[in-house]
Amino acid sequence: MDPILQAKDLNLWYGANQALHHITLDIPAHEITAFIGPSGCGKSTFLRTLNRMNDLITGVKIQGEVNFHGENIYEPSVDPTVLRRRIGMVFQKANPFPMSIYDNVAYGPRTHGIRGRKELDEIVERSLRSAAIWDEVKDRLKKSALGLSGGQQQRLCIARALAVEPEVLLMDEATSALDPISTSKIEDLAIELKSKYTVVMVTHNMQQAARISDNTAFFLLGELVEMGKTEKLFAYPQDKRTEDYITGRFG
Ligand SMILES: Nc1ncnc2c1ncn2[C@@H]1O[C@H](COP(=O)(O)OP(=O)(O)OP(=O)(O)O)[C@@H](O)[C@H]1O
Repeated sequence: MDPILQAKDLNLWYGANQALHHITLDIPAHEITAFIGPSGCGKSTFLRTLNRMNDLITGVKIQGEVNFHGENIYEPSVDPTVLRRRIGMVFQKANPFPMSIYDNVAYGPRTHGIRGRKELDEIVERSLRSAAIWDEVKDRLKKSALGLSGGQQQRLCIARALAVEPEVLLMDEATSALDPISTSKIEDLAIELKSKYTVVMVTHNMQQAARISDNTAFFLLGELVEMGKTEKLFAYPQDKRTEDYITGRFG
């Protein structure tokens, strides 16, 4: 299958500091790809290049290409708002808007012009079901999202991302602030979502990458050291630095 996203010789600078060096990798569609590596190695920075979230940071310079369905997302003709609708993102800290559960999920569709009550009701229910939180919130849709637990808030944020029907979901350490039960719910959810979406996740947790991802990429000092099928990368790392990292010898 053709990759849905392809980075080609991607370099990124924050001011004078180069944070990404010559990253070339393919993200297969309908699979989970995990980025691992020690703190500060550029995982989140690279994840953000995939839907141009770094555009929002001043002083960032990017060279190279990221192709989405074969087209470079850094071409001037690409509207980053439209791109981010197709490539959604969930952050480390759940960030529900200070409004009702319903309005959180309806927010994106409303900004895209959907106003009909029935249509919005359907989108809200479908998104909350897809994010495996419908049963927990269906009787309190009009209540504030801020009253939910951390794990519920994170699933609500996933529902909000899914409401605009993206093709790719980027997850930046989406479970690192959660307890083991909420983490396991989101891991199960990521596995379910890959039938419809492509999931790319940054994780500090190697066990998590090994448990749920199909592909793993190991980053070090802003470089991609190695990427491969997760089982293979963990069992037979090709690079000594990958082996040292996954066996806990550094990092
Ligand atoms: N907004 C920013 N401005 C300047 N430098 C930044 C910015 N964000 C990240 N960096 C730098 O870029 C490098 C890569 O950071 P990044 O957050 O991408 O790494 P990471 O692997 O995701 O780390 P962590 O696992 O700790 O989140 C680091 O040296 C970091 O200090």
